[in-house]
Amino acid sequence: MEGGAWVWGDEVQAEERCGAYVVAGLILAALAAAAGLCLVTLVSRVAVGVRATRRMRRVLAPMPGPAALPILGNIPELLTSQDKFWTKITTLMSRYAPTFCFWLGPTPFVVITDPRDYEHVMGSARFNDKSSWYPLARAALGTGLITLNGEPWRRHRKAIAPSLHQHVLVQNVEVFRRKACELSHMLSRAARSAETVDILEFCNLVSMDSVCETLLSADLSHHGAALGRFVDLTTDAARSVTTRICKPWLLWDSLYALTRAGRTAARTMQETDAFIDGVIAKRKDGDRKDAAKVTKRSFLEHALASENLANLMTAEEWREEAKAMVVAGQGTVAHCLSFALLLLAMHPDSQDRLRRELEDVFGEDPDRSVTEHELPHLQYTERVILETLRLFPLVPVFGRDCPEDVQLPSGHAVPRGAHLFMFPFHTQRDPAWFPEPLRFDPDRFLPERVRGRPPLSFSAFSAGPRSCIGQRYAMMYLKTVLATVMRRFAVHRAPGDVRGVADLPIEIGVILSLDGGFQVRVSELGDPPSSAQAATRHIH
Ligand code: HEM
Repeated sequence: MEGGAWVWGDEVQAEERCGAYVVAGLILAALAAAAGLCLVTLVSRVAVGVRATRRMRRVLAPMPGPAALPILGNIPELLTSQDKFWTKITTLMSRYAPTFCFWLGPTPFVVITDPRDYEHVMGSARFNDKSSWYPLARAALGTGLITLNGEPWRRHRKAIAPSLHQHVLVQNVEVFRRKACELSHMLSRAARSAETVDILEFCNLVSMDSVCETLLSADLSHHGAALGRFVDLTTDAARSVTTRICKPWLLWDSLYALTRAGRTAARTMQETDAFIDGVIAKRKDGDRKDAAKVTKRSFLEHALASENLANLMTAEEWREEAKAMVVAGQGTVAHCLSFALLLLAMHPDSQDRLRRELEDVFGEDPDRSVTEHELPHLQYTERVILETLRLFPLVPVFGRDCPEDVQLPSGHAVPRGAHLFMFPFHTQRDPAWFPEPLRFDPDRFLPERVRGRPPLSFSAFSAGPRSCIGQRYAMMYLKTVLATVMRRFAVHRAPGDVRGVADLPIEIGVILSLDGGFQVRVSELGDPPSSAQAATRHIH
């Protein structure tokens, strides 16, 4: 019995061992098969990638551009610090424009500057998808219209566009006028102190206040610290985008998240979300004190009031869009206003002419309120804004994916898979379309002179299906604010500042800005100018 039990036990053990071997063998075989499959997939992917890259190289061979290394492309020569980034771009432009190509690893970037090529690309729904580099900008702009593609973009644009129609927007003019009066208070203090001020700081606060009220129905005019913090957050987020472009290894999300910059960016994002949530909640809770002052329906209220529009997006999507709209709207109008005031300070003749137009339209009373009825008559004011955006297009470059092989009107072939980058900053300073391009001359936008140029020689708001959805909003805001403040104040260069347009040191983040800020002096009209202000009048 014992011997039999032993034999039986032995057999069982042997069988178990055998079973374990079979299972282990099967697992090993499965692992080997999986590894083999991965290898085959990897090899075939690499092969497809290599074939595609070879093909793109063949098609792009005739195009000018810096010589690219086999695997890295032009990465080594493009590596630079953040403060030299713009110089690097302009050096490339001056060497290779109008059309050229550079390579980041196996990916070609084709830079175009010919307005006829712009029409071909921006005018066509086939090129609707933003370059796959745009998600980088999500750190600054959230997941909104600017960075979305495909079906979500179409659905969001359909939901949002009606709330930015002219008949809705005119309700904002009264808000813009009130905010312009707040800017006047700030300018009045600056005039009394006779100090040089960075006008962007004022414009940032007032524009943030304006967009929060008109887009979200939140009156934050008495919450200066919160407004200031939000401006700082959006500025930091925008900076983080260029940091990553200048250090390409940080483009890898998981690696970036581990760095101090990545952790700061994540905290910034959380704080921005909390700010927007707070603003929306404040409105929902019906904060009586603030709500009482809000007489018109905001963009968000207008959209959510219509069931058809509201249902096009989820609550989360509306929140993201609200954030993206506030960020896109605030930074752009604040910078445009600051550039315009600086350029007017540098060009006293244009400033006088603008003021004469304001007197013609509003009469001599500097306190007469701006309403939507005067805005269409502010033609010179409008030309000043457009000429400001010609010299300083706030989005100096924008990109699209190239979904198919294309022959551009300028004669260049671009293969499927390339990234197409348009560069209005260059086009809008091209003497072919704008003789003496660095001269500030608002009359370039007189209708008869516009007719003589290709339509997209000016494209500061982009064009076609993906053009700026906030263009009308921006123009109304800028005209209302300029018409309010320029009837009471004059702006002057900082003492000793003799820089021309070409000398202004550009700083590039998500939008174009100036290194060192927008330094001007302000005086109240009717006050005798200080000696420094009188001196600046004679520079030109
Ligand atoms: C002077 C002021 C402004 C300028 C120069 C400007 C310029 C632009 C440009 C060039 C684009 C296209 C960007 C690209 O293709 O990558 C754009 C898109 C956009 N802008 Fe503006 N913008 C201004 C003001 C505003 C305002 C006030 C708002 C919101 C109220 C706004 C919201 C948007 C949105 C949501 C998009 C994305 C549209 C889409 O892709 O469907 N912008 N803007």
